[in-house]
This record gives sequence, C-alpha cells and structure tokens, in this order.
Amino acid sequence: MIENVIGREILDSRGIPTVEAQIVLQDGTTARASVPSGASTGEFEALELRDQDAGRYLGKGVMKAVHHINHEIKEAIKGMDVSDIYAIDAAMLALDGSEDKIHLGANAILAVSLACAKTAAKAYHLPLYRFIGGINANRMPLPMMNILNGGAHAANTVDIQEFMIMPIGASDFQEGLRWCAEVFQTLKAILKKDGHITAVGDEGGFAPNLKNDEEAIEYILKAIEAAGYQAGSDFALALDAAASEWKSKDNDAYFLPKSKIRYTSEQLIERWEQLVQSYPIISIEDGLDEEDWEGWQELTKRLGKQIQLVGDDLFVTNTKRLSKGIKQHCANAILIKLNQIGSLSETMEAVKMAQEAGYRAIISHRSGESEDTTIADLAVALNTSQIKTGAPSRSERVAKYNQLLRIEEALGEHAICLKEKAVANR
Ligand SMILES: O=C(O)[C@@H](CO)OP(=O)(O)O
Ligand SMILES: [Mg+2]
Repeated sequence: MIENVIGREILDSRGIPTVEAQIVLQDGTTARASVPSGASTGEFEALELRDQDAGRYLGKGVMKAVHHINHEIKEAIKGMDVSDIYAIDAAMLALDGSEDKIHLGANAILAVSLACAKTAAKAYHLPLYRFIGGINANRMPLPMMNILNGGAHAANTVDIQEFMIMPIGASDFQEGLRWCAEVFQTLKAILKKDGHITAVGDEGGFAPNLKNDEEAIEYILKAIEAAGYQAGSDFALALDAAASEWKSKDNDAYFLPKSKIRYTSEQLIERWEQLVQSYPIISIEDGLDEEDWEGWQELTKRLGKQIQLVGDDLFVTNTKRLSKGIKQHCANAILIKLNQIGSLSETMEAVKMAQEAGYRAIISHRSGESEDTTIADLAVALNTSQIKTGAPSRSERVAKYNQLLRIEEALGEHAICLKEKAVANR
C-alpha cells in the first residue's frame, strides 16, 4: 500500500531541472524514477511543466510539477495498491482532467507512474522487466546507436538529426553492443585524422562539421569497415531526420536550416528513396513533418515494403494519432517515448496497438536524459525488439546499455536475441 509520495527537482543531462518521484510503501519499500525531456519535441506531445530556455536556470515549471506530486497526487494515490499501475494512472488522469496533462504536468504524472512500477517490482522481489512483462519478457532489443548527431541536437552543419548503426549480424546483445562501441571509437579516430572535431552532441554522437548528410553516412560506412565489419550484413544504418523541425511555417515546403535547401514533400520522398538505394539504410524516422499525412501515405507506399518507417513526432506515443496512422497506412513503426504521452499504462497501450496492427514499436530515450534506466527494462518487458538510446560517450546513455547487459545475463540461455532480425525486410 502506498504510504508516501515524494517529488523532487533534479538535473537532467543538459543541466536543466527535471522531476523525480519517490514512492514509499507502508513496509518501507521504496524506489524512485525520473523523467527525461526532448529538444525536437513533437507539437502534439503531452505537456510537461518545465522551462527550457538555455542559459538561465529556470526551475519554475518543474517546481510546480514537484508541488503537484507532493500534494494533489499524493493525496489521490495514498493507500492504493502500488502494483495496480493502470488504476494509479487512471486516478492521476482523472485528477488532471485535461487532454494533454497540462494541469498536473505530464512530467509529474509520468515520474509517479514509473516510480510506482519500480516500487511494485521491488515489493514483489522481481526485476522491473519481469514485473512489467511477466514470463513473456525475454527478447533483447537490437540497439539503434546514434553515433553522429546533427539537426537540433548539435551546433554543426549536418541537417539530419541522428545517424544510427544497428548491429544486425551480431548473435546477442552483448556482442552487438561491443561491435557498436568499436565502430563508435573507430569513427572518432577517423574523424580526428581528417581534422574534424570529435566533440559530441546531446545524445553522445560526434557532431563534426561536414559538407552534407551524405558525407556523414560515408564516414560511418568507413568506420564500420575500418573496425572490421561489413555494412549491409553486420551493420545496417538508420536515420532520424526529425523533419518536423524542417517544416517552414510560411508555406508547405521543407527548409533544411543548415544546408539551406528547400524541398517539397514529393522531393523529400525522392531524396529518401535515393538514399535508401545508395546506402544500407533500413530505417528512417520522421522523414516527413508530423502533419504531412498525405506525404506519409505516399512515403509508406513507396518505401514501406522495403524499410522501416518510424513515426516519432507523427504519433507522439499517442493511440489516437497512431490509430489514425494505421487507418491511413502511414509509416510501419512507432517510436515509443514515455514522456510524450505521460504515463506507463498509456505507453503500454500504444505498444499493444502498434504490435496488434503489425507496426513495430521502438523504445526510445530523449535528448535530455537522466541516469534512470527504466527504458532498458521496458524494451525487454514489452518485447519491442529495438531500442534507441544514444552513443556510449555519455553516462546517461551508457546506463541504459549496461542495464541491458545485466538483463541479458539474467535471462541467460532463454534470451531471444538479435539473430531474429528485428527489422530486416530486406
Ligand atoms: O527525435 C528523437 O527521436 C529524440 C530522441 O533521439 O530527440 P528529442 O528527445 O530531442 O525529441
Ligand atoms: Mg525522433
């Protein structure tokens, strides 16, 4: 039974205040969880109480969220069974009463929702992935490791936000992660040799100033080869364009702010087709804007049988937007970010809806993270088969990978591994 609910303000990986919640049960069992936050946030995400202005320590929004946890939320869920996550979430949603969680703050609700799940797992003496997923939780995810950053995540000349490597030929998670780390380190050496900066972006990938997005891909392919692997069989590439950031407000066109190139929706689709033809790319996320539904239909028609098309800003982990997308045949996968929707139960419903419709679900971090590793457990618990959690140069990202290593060790011979080729349509 929930005895106490504590909210506190902590810092995220960008040094911006965020929310942590702690639950205490009657018998003293306690656990805590914290929430991340995005930079390239979708317009339709649930609303956090949070301030984002860089350069000033603004904690006002977070202070409000923390206050809500310590008062209204605590009163509403005190005495409830901590393992009944759906009931706890429902109580918080009813208390908030808004569509987008603006009253209590999606960050306040999510922090409590996750802290309850972690506390319940502890109370039952189960690892978090087992508490959430039961005996069904046995599939390790394939990493989508973002090793080169651009777009809104880096102050460089590259427009595409994320260039990711996926170790599709590795036989287990541990091996796949090691391969990725080797390629990451090799990429650093190659960039350095060519006189590029090797400073990293928000998600830990390098952020060099390159001629264009193609050069970024070429560097990654070079690194894969120099590390002793083959692109196409050992590794595949994945991109997150974050194209909602490119939508120009004055007309229907896309404007890429760094290369200063303008595209129509049709031209952008052609560009993705060309890139997929030229390189071993098996997944493109947010290739178009979050409201370009017609464009998404066309993109899915043209590339949906060949590669994974992931809706992030398009779906914002929201079952309403996802069901619209499924009906209209937009994309074939959804990126799952807990704070886009703001509670664990709603996140689980989004994953279920996707999987029932034959869409893949990919668990993801945010560009502003904390040391909380819940998403690692969730990837296994919900059998998502893929996880996006950055590069191994920043501890808030490494923490998730390390947790997955522990889970794979615990699953032992019963772990279902990467060989099943989570993504490959080709
Ligand atoms: O666009 C994305 O997929 C994410 C995470 O990689 O970035 P942000 O958290 O800034 O929205
Ligand atoms: Mg994205």
